[in-house]
Amino acid sequence: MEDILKVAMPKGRIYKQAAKLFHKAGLPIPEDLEEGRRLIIPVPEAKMEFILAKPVDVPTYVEYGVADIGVVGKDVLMEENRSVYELLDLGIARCRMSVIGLPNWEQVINPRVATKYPNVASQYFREQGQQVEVIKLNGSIELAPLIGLADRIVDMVETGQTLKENGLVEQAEIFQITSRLIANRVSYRMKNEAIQRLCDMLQPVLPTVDAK
Ligand SMILES: Nc1ncnc2c1ncn2[C@@H]1O[C@H](COP(=O)(O)OP(=O)(O)OP(=O)(O)O)[C@@H](O)[C@H]1O
Ligand SMILES: O=P(O)(O)OC[C@H]1O[C@H](OP(=O)(O)OP(=O)(O)O)[C@H](O)[C@@H]1O
Repeated sequence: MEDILKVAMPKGRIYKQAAKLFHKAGLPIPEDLEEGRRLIIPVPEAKMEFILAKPVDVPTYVEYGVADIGVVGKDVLMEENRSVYELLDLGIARCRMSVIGLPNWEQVINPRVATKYPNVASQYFREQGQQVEVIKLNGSIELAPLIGLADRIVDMVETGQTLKENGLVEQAEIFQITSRLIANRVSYRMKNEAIQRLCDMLQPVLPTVDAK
């Protein structure tokens, strides 16, 4: 069991893109989970086991060592601030973290900011020297300024479609997001050869900077 490399893979929108990369690298994991409910996918021929996790939980599994490595968005890494190594920028699931509001937004004292990323938002406004009240939500963040819950939001933007359809505008970009390969600190030493081999297999199939 010890020489099996355990990989935490996010279910949801990253899975397909990450699985495509692993496939291109020669690792035969299912490219699509479709309706399957299986949470552990062994790939004995590659001495690997894929654990399907909720994206936000991936750094937790990796920090605690129940997964040796994992695939996770930079947004989650910044928010969770777990003690893990970041090994590779996989260049997939590209989007950005931004401050968003209504077009006619006016400066108010101590504005309310709704977000799924309270740590990221608090740190950003602290660095800007702006006092804000952060409200944690779990989804449909764009609703908050429309229904008067918050003055602004901190959320991800990819195509800009969600903003457009809800009459919102991007006010500032906080950082660019792509998915990263992360590793448990102990596994990185104990299973270094296997982890290094995986990185070497992935490296040539990563999207080029232009295509990212
Ligand atoms: N619109 C987007 N475009 C590109 N990448 C995105 C987009 N939204 C999210 N991501 C990236 O994909 C990751 C996972 O997103 P996903 O929506 O699958 O997770 P989630 O919202 O945590 O899922 P869940 O529905 O299980 O709560 C995010 O952490 C981010 O890195
Ligand atoms: O710029 P776009 O291409 O429109 O993508 C951005 C949207 O995608 C994400 O939402 P998601 O689909 O994960 O839904 P939720 O967070 O509201 O649950 C993000 O929170 C934005 O709402």
